[in-house]
Amino acid sequence: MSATNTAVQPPADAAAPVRHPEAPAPGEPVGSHYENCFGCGSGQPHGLHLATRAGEGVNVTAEFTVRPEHQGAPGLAHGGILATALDDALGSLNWLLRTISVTGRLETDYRRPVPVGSVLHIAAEVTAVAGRKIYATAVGRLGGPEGPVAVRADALFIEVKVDHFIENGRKEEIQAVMDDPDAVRQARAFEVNP
Ligand SMILES: CCCCCCCCCCCCCCCC(=O)SCCNC(=O)CCNC(=O)[C@H](O)C(C)(C)COP(=O)(O)OP(=O)(O)OC[C@H]1O[C@@H](n2cnc3c(N)ncnc32)[C@H](O)[C@@H]1OP(=O)(O)O
Repeated sequence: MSATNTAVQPPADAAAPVRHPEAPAPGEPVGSHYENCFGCGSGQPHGLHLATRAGEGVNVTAEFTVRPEHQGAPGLAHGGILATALDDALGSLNWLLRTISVTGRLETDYRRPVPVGSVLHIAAEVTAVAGRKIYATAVGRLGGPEGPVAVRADALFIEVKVDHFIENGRKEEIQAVMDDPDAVRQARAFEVNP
């Protein structure tokens, strides 16, 4: 990583994000990018099983139900788990931009404890784009989508190619994904972004 500008706030000359014409329609579920993802995959028994839907702009909403396996302090969600929930919702914004990007920086503010059994209502949106850098923000509320803020984050995602995963992931899991031609085709299609 070169360290020229690693801020999570966009520079003044950043562009407004554009919703991709092939993005999921508003209200449509944004499917999991990988069934073994700890954030959104169905294949992780202790995972967060985040249910994410596309918004009308370059934004998503998601719900995360905190279970006993997500505790840090007794009866409360672990802060790293809450950061994971926001990170995963932010990662879903890839489907709105139709870009593949990974988290470079995630700055999280914890405002209220989140009890086990509660539902965290997450809203995430892209705020700006500058070259490969995608600036985004997320907030998690308790009691409903308009409830009090429990946790929020600003993030900088960096656009990557599919090769980022192929070259860096453990061979077993990469091979399993590569054996599914639909998964590879879908991922490669994101590289052709008009
Ligand atoms: C067949 C298989 C299909 C699989 C299809 C799956 C697709 C589905 C993917 C969705 C996934 C989402 C899931 C949830 C979100 C995660 O959890 S993502 C996982 C956590 N994140 C990571 O692992 C990223 C690790 N970091 C890296 O790999 C590298 O540092 C990066 C981010 C790719 C950047 O490296 P690079 O491409 O060499 O870029 P580099 O030239 O160093 O930097 C470019 C610019 O970004 C800035 N920058 C770079 N890194 C950082 C940083 N960490 N902080 C701040 N600024 C940074 C640089 O300063 C530079 O700025 P300028 O000089 O242009 O001003």
